[in-house]
Amino acid sequence: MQAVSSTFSCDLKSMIQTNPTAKNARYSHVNRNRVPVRCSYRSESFSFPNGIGSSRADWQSSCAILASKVASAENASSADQVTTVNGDSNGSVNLSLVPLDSKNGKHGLIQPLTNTDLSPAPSHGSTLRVAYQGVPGAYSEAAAGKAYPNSEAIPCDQFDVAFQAVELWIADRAVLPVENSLGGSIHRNYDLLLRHRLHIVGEVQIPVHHCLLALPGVRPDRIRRVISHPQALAQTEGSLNKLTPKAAIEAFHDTAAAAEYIATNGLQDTAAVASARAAELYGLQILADGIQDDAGNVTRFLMLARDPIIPRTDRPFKTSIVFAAQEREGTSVLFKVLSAFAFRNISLTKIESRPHHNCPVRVVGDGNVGTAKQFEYTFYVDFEASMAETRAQNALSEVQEYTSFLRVLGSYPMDVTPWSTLPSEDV
Ligand SMILES: O=C(O)C(=O)C[C@]1(C(=O)O)C=C[C@@H](O)C=C1
Repeated sequence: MQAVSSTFSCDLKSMIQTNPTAKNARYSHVNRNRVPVRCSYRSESFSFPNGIGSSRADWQSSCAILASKVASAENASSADQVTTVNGDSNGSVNLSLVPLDSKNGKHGLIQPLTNTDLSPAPSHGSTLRVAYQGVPGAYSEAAAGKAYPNSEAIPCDQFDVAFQAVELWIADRAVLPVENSLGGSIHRNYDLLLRHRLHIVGEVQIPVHHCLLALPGVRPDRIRRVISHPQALAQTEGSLNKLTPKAAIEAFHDTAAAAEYIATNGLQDTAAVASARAAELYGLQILADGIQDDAGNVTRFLMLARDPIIPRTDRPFKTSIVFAAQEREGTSVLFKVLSAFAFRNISLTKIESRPHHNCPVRVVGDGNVGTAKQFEYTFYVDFEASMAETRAQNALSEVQEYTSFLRVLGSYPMDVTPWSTLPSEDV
């Protein structure tokens, strides 16, 4: 099995594509052969209004792509149709597949949405429906509960499915992880933010407290395999080296699904890294508690909606943008963009670069002396200001001069919950 580097990414596609022949690895992947769904959008171009008004319409248009020079690839296909995994692209839908009951569910729990479940949502009552990736007992479910108390949590089997669940009105919101204090960024969700048209309307951070779970009666020295979400495995690498040094480490779709898999298949030699709530839901015992390599292990989740919220100034706000540099700006563009914020005393809280979707590599130099290949990036920046503030609007106007496209992903209240009062994810 191929070794998975310690910088795990949560990209299911890359998990699936892992070469299974590499030898002597402790890490490998459990593959359920999931195929990512392809979603297409209408091509649209937007303009940036002069100044941001207070109406939803004004704000909505200012949240759109400001100078959409990359629209074509992102919006490659024509209709609002979803191609299903089994190749059924005729748009036919089966409303009965929306898994809102547990009739067929193991353990009587709600089964996650799959690609084939994505169909227009039926009308519903007033309870907010919140999509998350994973099954009940996943940390993402806890994050959805913190973000939207008293909501109905809708499990989805992939991040992409959660995005689509909101776009297709199956859910009203999605809550998805973007970064963990130990494991780093969840790149897949950064890429999906650009591919989809949802708006960031909030953020929540939850402390992630991992346990090692096994079937009741199984002794730790009998464990030959540990399975979990790659992020959870990365966050417990040190502890697992001590607790189960000889066990193979295998990636799974999510932490709670790993616990469920052990319970369903009666696996005596396998343990899962998951929450105490997952142990309770799937009838497993806790072999070790608090096995995250840092006690302050925290994951940050974004709250996503079809419509943006109107930015305010009466509480701390964050704004997230994504942009690509203009070719003629050369190598100094990032410096110029960051200066636009620094000169206005706007703090940046996060910067992430991802390969440019349309043009990941550019050839530079003249033909006489050979050519060099320069990697092209899309940059994601979070900054501490509300788009209702003039300084933020001016900063973005300046940034726009250096970029080939710029999109405001959302302007939303910061999660300022004090650490000591953060609810534990597993209570
Ligand atoms: O598998 C889960 O329980 C999840 O909710 C996913 C996830 C992640 O994607 O990072 C969320 C929080 C933890 O950092 C570990 C895993």
